[in-house]
Amino acid sequence: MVEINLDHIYKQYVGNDNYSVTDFNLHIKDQEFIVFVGPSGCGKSTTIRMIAGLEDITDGELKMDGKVINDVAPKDRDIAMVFQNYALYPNMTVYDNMAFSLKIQHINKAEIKKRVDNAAEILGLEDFLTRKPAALSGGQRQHVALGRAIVRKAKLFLLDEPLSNLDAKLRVSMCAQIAQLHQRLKTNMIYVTHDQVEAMTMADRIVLTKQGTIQQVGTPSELYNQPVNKFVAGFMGSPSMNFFEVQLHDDKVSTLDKKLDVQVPPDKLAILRDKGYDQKTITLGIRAEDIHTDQILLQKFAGAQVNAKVEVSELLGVESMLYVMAGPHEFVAKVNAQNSHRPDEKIQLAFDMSRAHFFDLASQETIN
Ligand SMILES: Nc1ncnc2c1ncn2[C@@H]1O[C@H](COP(=O)(O)OP(=O)(O)OP(=O)(O)O)[C@@H](O)[C@H]1O
Repeated sequence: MVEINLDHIYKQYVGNDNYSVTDFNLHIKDQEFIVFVGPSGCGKSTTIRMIAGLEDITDGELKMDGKVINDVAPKDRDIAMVFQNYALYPNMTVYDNMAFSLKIQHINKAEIKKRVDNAAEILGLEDFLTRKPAALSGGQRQHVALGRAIVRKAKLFLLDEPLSNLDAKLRVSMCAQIAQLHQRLKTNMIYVTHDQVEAMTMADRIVLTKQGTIQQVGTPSELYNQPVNKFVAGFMGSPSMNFFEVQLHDDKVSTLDKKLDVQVPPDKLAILRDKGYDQKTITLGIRAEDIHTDQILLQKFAGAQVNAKVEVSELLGVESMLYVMAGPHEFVAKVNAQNSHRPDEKIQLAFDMSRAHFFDLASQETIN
């Protein structure tokens, strides 16, 4: 059983006026697959490197099973790390790359062989054990890097953007393999990525960070469906959520030019009024998949219809991505590909306002 606690962790690099990580609090439960995600420079690598012991912690406590490990040397932390650039030893065979850390620990040869063979079997590397890294594909090299972590039987795996050197197709299959590996090994894993799709598909819980500060911690569905603020709403999901500055009046929200003038369902209206937003300007957020062009749905959501002009239509397969303009307001709808539309065509769309999100204009926090 392994539990990891990050309590009020701060990081300030020498010579850097700003904190790279600010008041980072997280309790990682046994066997959890945690994904750190966020834009470049938000402090993901810094945090994972502090957990590995490769960076000092400026303030706060890092605990493993209740014991503070801030000053424990990296080699004594029972943590295995897999890097983006694989960091394999080029002159060693695959077998020796995987065996290296065990040899240093003076583990006996028979045990080393057992562990390396086991890792090779898990990762499908049995036929490559005598090769050097240069004679492997990118995916195979990443498997060796994972194998080195597996043989150590570490309590915690840290994976820092391990797939970013691989092509898109290989990334998808490696994602699935890493998720399976997690099931099989039953260890804690922390996985760093800037790709929200990877985060959504792999994580038990996602930690979304912006400029060194956690924005939200939760399951993929929580971050997608109940974002705490506009940043989380916009970061999770592809394409990004559509946002409009609107005013609340009567039972509607409208843009100033009334190009968008849609009814708000009673439950959401009650919350907005209760919180004092009547006649105030707020941000409306709606995802592309909650905007429709089907006749039946246009009727169903008759109070939330919008007239727009098609700019671009992208066929994705069963769905199309429609980039449209309602006056000066640009937004995107993901619609059934059978409803084909051409550029410059004038169309009607309907917002499913039961799926709409509202954000305070100043704080950008979700109104709920
Ligand atoms: N050695 C360093 N000295 C000073 N500042 C640093 C150092 N390493 C990182 N930083 C700063 O700390 C902040 C967080 O960097 P970090 O590499 O942790 O971000 P990241 O989220 O992992 O980014 P990326 O996705 O681009 O790898 C950045 O502003 C970066 O410039």
